[in-house]
Amino acid sequence: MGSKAIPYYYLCGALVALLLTYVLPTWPLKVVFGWTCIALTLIASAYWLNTARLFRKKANGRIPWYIRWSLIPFLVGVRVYNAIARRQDNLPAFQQVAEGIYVGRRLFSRDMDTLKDVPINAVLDVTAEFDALDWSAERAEVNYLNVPVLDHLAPSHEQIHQALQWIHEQQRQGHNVLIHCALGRGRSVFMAAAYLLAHSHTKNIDEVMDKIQGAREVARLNHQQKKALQKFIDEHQELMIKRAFIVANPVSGGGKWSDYEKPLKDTLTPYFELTVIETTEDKNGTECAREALEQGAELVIACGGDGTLTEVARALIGHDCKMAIVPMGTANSLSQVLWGLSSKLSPVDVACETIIEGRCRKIDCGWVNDQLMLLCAGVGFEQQMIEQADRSAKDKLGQLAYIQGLWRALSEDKQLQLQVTIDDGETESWETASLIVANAAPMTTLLAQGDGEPVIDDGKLDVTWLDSEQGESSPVKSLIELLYASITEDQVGMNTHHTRVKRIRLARCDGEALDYVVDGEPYSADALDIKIDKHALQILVPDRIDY
Ligand SMILES: Nc1ncnc2c1ncn2[C@@H]1O[C@H](COP(=O)(O)OP(=O)(O)OP(=O)(O)O)[C@@H](O)[C@H]1O
Repeated sequence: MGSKAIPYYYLCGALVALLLTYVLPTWPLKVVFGWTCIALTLIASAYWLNTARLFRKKANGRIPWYIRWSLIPFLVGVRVYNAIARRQDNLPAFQQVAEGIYVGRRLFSRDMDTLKDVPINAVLDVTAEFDALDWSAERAEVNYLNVPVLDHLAPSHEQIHQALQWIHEQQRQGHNVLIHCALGRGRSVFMAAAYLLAHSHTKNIDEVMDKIQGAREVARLNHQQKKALQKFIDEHQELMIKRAFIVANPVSGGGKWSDYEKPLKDTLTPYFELTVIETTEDKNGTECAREALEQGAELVIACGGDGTLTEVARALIGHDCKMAIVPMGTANSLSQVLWGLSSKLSPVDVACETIIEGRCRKIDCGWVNDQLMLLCAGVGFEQQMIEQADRSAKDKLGQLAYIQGLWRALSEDKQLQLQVTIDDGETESWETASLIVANAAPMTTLLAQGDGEPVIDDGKLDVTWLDSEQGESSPVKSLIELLYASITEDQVGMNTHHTRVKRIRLARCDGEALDYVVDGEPYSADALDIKIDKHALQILVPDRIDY
């Protein structure tokens, strides 16, 4: 039966009843058919207006007595029809269609034992025309919600929203949810399909219907319901659960993952189907993120220090997959650049908000030889500082390990003789104790602040290096100068120098291997070729940066 024709069928029924009221000779029959005519006219108008409010079903699932009496000829008719249909279906009252989700027909007292056996702790009733079970009389601890929908019709978008949110909340509380309509064929199937579509990576109605029909073979959606469901999916993409992969480094920041995992999962689960992949000593963030891409990831949430974030980004460049970050390291420079102060105060909250909102920014990436650099590469002080702040020092001292490392490097004040080639220029010999090539660096990375904070999406690399002038106070003077530059965003140029480039090549003048760091991790190479790759990475960011 086409659902658009339903009001006409009821109207025809009402006209026939009206005719019989006229032609039948006895008053009792006239009253019965007159009543039927009024009830069917009311039902026809409810279908015309697509409103189930006619039944005035209350929050506890009861239909007021005056409505029941007014519509009694209709209600008797549907009860008889339903009883016959139930007998034909010859199915259990409900069946499981997904983890914690059941679909079934209208419930009776005789179903209580089965409900308690599962146990079903939440019932979503999508009928308008039937009273719900009296849960207190049945002594059942059941959360109940009625979202009244007329038979053969589709719920409104508000009703779907309401139902999906309610089901989700019940699931979050660990409840098994039964969605039922009159026969467990259409309306309940619609809601279950909407929920499954919203909470899985497939957006294909047929695929979800196959799954439901596999459990309950009478499950069907008419053409109108299918169309309505498709429209809902198309118009409410934000409600649809996306698939997201979390790549987490369990040792970052001295093992912050063990504290962050639960709140992160609890907040994101309503919006994402989450898969967690943890890094190991033998499997770094790049390999984990590649594994996620192979499984069709559209979003990878990198949880770790800057080293882990860079490893994850390495796999995502060149793919249409976004990256989100959860800063869990010791310094967390990237989140400081992209989020500001809030990265330090409430990292999990800001991360979750940012991930849910989904605001994307394209940022530049640097390449050091064939190694990805999100923040900066450094030789001299930066490299010596990182070398000193090894895993055990970071675990013991946290961010102080870097300060201690920097202090030692400054005290030693070792000069490097470098061969430097900027863009397509001539190769020059420079003497310096510190040279940093930065794509991005927060204020706290003082050695990279030659002209204030580098801009992460300007398509340029900021090169800051210190003067070769020797003397005890020289490194300290340079740091003061850089601090001034980072605050005023103005180059001072006395003990420190700055330039913006697209490419820079570095090597030691004595031909020895050059020790360097990229994004806080130490390496060594004969020569460095550092280039910028404009807007190469899509990363989720908060709508504003808190300073
Ligand atoms: N399961 C693991 N066990 C031991 N080491 C690991 C494991 N997973 C990753 N690593 C190592 O962790 C390092 C990256 O750490 P990451 O930068 O994320 O955190 P951090 O060092 O605490 O923070 P920061 O970079 O801010 O100092 C890499 O050297 C990597 O080899």
